[in-house]
Amino acid sequence: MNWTLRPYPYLYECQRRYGDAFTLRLHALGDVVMLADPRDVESVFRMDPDHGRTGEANALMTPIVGADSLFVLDGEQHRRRRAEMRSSLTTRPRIDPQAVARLTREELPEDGGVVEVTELFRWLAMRLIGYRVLGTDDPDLLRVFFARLHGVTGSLSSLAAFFPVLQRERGVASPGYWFQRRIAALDSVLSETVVKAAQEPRTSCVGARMAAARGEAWSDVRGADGFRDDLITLIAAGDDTVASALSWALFWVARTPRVAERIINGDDGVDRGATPEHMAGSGYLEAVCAEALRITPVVDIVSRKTTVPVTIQGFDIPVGSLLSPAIYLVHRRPQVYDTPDVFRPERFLEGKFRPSEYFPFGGGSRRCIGAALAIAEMKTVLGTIVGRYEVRPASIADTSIRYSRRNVTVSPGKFRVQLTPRRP
Ligand code: HEM
Repeated sequence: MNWTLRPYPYLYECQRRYGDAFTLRLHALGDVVMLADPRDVESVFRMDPDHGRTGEANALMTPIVGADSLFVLDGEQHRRRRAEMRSSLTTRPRIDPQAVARLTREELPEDGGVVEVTELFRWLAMRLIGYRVLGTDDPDLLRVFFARLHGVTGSLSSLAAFFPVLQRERGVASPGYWFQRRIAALDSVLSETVVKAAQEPRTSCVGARMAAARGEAWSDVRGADGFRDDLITLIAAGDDTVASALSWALFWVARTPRVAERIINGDDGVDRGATPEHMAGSGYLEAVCAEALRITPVVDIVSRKTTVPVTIQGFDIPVGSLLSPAIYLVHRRPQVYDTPDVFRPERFLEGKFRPSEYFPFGGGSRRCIGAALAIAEMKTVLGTIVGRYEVRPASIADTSIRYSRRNVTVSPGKFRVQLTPRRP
């Protein structure tokens, strides 16, 4: 319960009490061995993927993302599917900076004002991933689609996701019956959305690229058949993660005027006149995003399920355990980061960190395939906002750090900023 309600403070308390490797017994997941020492993290990321299986560790997601989802595959099937999806995501143009900047501007009040940030980014992230993966920016279409998606990933259903017995269908009165109905409703709206979106194909659309790779034209696609698990996987992977990451980034920028000042007036500053392409290429904005993902990573752990006995820090870890590099604990390690609790993007300009010291996107053969896309989008969104407005916390209460778990991500609790338009 603590891990769900107070994710980061709780992990930190456990580390102080038990050291850099400790086991949490979580009802739905079993024994989870949390690892906070980069040397152990490195050994997990270097493990033979068949000895530390990620697909099996993610098995709870199967009813939502489907049995063919990259998240739940292992072995050869995973390697093949990953290569296919990766090339659809990374082919250039990776993002369409003009479209990202336009969608961002559309969500902002022209004359400024007080804005609640987590809701703002929740919706913007849906529009961004809908545009990128399905190729549509029709808000009505996306509202219906995401209402259904969040119907299965959201509060009641995530209970079902965590307690597989609740997913089983046992007559109309059972939670499983309603869970399966929601999945069917999601699939049908996905098909409708694909058909409508395909009427106006866009070159940066990942769905269209996946269809082309299989020799099909997106405009001829008559639904989500054959693409269902891939599309749901990409959308689910890039929705809450990007929303939470943007929320944290703006939280830190609003609290740290010096950083906003450098975003605008630094060497590669992004004032009102900067183009979205310039923002997507800015080195300082990149450091700002990296630092936000360091100090408040949006995913707290990644997991590998052991199929062979392993020894970590002298402890024998039995087969079937989850080995979980704890991103937050490593990112706040004073042995790696000086003043780890201070938001200081410059640390990413001054030096490099090893993949076992900095891994907001996980690592090894399962590292996030949307990382470059996510960072490019974050830079363009932040640059568009900070270039147009001075951003300050709306009140003292909006400066305090509160964590809120949203499905698999950790987001800030609701907070507001005051946006004051910059003079042209
Ligand atoms: C700031 C935003 C994001 C963060 C922090 C993030 C983080 C992560 C993490 C921690 C993992 C697990 C890696 C591991 O097990 O080692 C992951 C996997 C994945 N992510 Fe992301 N992600 C983000 C955005 C995206 C986006 C935008 C997409 C695609 C559109 C995406 C697609 C995926 C996929 C498909 C996987 C599974 C990879 C595999 O199992 O081989 N992510 N992500």
